[in-house]
Amino acid sequence: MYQCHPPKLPKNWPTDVLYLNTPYFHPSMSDDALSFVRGGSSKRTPLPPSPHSLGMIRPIMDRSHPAHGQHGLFAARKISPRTLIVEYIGEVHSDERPTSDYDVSLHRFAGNGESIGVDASNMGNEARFVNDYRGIRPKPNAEFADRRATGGDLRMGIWSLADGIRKGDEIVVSYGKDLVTLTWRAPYESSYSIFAVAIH
Ligand SMILES: C[S@@+](CC[C@H](N)C(=O)[O-])C[C@H]1O[C@@H](n2cnc3c(N)ncnc32)[C@H](O)[C@@H]1O
Repeated sequence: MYQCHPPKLPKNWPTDVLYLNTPYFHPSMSDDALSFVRGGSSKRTPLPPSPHSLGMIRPIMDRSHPAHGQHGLFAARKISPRTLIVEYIGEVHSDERPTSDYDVSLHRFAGNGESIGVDASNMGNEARFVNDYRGIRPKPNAEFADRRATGGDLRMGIWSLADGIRKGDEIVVSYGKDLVTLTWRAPYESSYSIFAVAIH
């Protein structure tokens, strides 16, 4: 089963979103795409769980915050530079998700153009609460970067930047493009961008 609930859900986890600690592979993925992401296997069996998140979900009460009324991810402790904060876990898929605000691009094949994303709109983990830095902090303190995890699969992670992050600070990344339109698709050469972001 993919629905791997931890013994206790993270504080402030929404009731209408399934918590996952390992990726769910959506049927839209071709066997070739699945094999690429899984590092040689096209099985749909569960992979090792994601490491514990160094961020905690908090509601944003500050009225001057651009995501006031929503949630953000905040450092649960001091985070050293270049440290994995949380893996971006969700539905790994190849179909279009034009209305999702939680869809991160993982890989695009040059040959057939198949594009793999990780969508955390209906299921995911703490990473889905990371906001874009604009209007919040002068610059990002974290970034998206992918790597092969212990099970050999390709996973997107959120990593601290060179300055590290103080305990209690909001963890913010760059979504990678001007956030002026409701939805947009990131350039394919940038595989680390959230590509369907709504800023209201
Ligand atoms: C991946 S979610 C981030 C978590 C979201 N705040 C929540 O509580 O579910 C992306 C959404 O967060 C909001 N958001 C993220 N960064 C923002 C920013 N800098 N300014 C305004 N809204 C932002 C937008 O509504 C965006 O569509």
